[in-house]
Amino acid sequence: MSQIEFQHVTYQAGEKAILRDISVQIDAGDYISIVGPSGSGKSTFLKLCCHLISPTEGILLVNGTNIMQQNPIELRKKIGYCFQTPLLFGDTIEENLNYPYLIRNQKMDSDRINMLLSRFNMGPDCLNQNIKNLSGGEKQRIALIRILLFKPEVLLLDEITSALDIDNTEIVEKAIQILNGEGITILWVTHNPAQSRKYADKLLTIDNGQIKSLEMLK
Ligand SMILES: Nc1ncnc2c1ncn2[C@@H]1O[C@H](COP(=O)(O)OP(=O)(O)OP(=O)(O)O)[C@@H](O)[C@H]1O
Repeated sequence: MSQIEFQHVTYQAGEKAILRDISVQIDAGDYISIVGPSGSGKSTFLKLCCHLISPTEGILLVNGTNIMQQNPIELRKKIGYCFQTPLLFGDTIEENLNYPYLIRNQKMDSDRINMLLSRFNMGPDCLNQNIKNLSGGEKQRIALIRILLFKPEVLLLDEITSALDIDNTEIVEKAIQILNGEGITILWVTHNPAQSRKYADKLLTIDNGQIKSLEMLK
């Protein structure tokens, strides 16, 4: 059974079909780069995967069950979505990293937080830092760590390094590779051709609302 399966999915906004007749299977542990021209439908594809939007036609299965029959909150615990612009709130890093525990009525797991901070090249002493003083790269890393605290099965990444410098980009790329090695499925939309082939095992090209190709890279 595939982890995510599109069966003839179309997504229509008003009169416009943004994705048309998409059929593709994504297996657990896949690392897929998603590329294609601007406006071709890549972000829409990711939004469908975590049910931020619903298919207009066709069927979308996650772990064998139609997403329309799944609780969206439970689905989003399994499928994390990281945007190009990191969404942080409150004042400190700690507030942001405590939030996933707070909403689950759980005590903050400092060991897991420190492990992830170190994996993303940040020290445990950063927790009291005000988010206003963070660089774009640091903000993006904290947003990713927040998604990863309760290990998702799938990570959807939407151009997450396009505003980052080379050093930050490498830190993020290496951390994502380790997470994939631990079994997390990665779907990464990128405009960077070198990045799209660096670690991924498949390259999905979307063009004008349709899948143009699915290339095996390894
Ligand atoms: N809710 C909506 N209503 C109308 N048009 C939409 C809606 N969502 C997306 N679109 C349009 O659908 C097309 C595909 O959008 P999408 O964001 O998926 O493209 P993309 O490939 O991710 O683009 P980019 O690489 O520029 O981020 C665009 O033309 C966009 O303007």
